Amino acid sequence: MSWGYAENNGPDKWADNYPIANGPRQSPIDIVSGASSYDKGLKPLKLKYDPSTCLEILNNGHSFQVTFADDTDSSTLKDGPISGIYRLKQFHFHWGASDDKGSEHTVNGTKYPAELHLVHWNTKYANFGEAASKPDGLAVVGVFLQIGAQNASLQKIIDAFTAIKAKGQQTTFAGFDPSSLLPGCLDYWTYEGSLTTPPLLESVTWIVCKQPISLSADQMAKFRSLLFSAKGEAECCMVDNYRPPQPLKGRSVRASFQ
Ligand SMILES: CC[C@H](C)CCC(=O)Nc1ccc(S(N)(=O)=O)cc1
Ligand SMILES: [Zn+2]
Repeated sequence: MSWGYAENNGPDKWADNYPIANGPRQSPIDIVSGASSYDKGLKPLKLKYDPSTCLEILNNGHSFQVTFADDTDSSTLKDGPISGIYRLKQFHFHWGASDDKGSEHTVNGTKYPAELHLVHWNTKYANFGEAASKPDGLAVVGVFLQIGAQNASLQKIIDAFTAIKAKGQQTTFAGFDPSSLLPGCLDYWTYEGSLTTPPLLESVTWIVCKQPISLSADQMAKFRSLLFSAKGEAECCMVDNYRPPQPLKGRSVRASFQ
């Protein structure tokens, strides 16, 4: 049986098939703001996204993701804590069954209702798959979601949900600008970590934005209407698709702000 978020295949069971689950640089973590150290050498994030590289939206049975053409340097992440050019591959979310949980990273123990991950790979490697196996191969920008004002940009994504309700469904999704999902302030924390789902590869430079973005309670409810299950299977709502915080194991968390 493959991994998931249920009692019998969830985060507490992942180490059975993926022993790296107990590794030295696992993600997510609880970010203790008072323990993070301001690093004046950290540059501002340089995100440049081209909406024409947006290809499709799909339900992969763990989350939904929007995938991008990554054969050119049209949509990239530079500067911040990284060196070189990282290309945007996809973005996806993690969320809870209720507003009191759902994010993977937490801040001083606080859980947000959801978390956005913008996944980029280091162009010093040939492709995403190769980069994913290197300690400096990936950079993921995390953005917290909080319940508040309606989010017009997220609404475009939500409008596609009927087409990807079940696992394995996908549809064309063009012209979306991921910059519209970024908070106004790009202050961030950064640390060395991993993918937060199997294969849990320890190849991610995490860049977690301090400022959340907002969405309405109705919009958040629409996330919870997606299914983990495929068409024809017993319906299982896609909720609580988050891994809880993992041991820091001596890692330091740097802040780009004072
Ligand atoms: C080699 C292929 C690749 C590992 C498998 C497909 C993939 O992209 N996985 C992935 C991506 C991002 C995250 S997260 N949640 O942003 O840490 C978790 C898992
Ligand atoms: Zn993720």
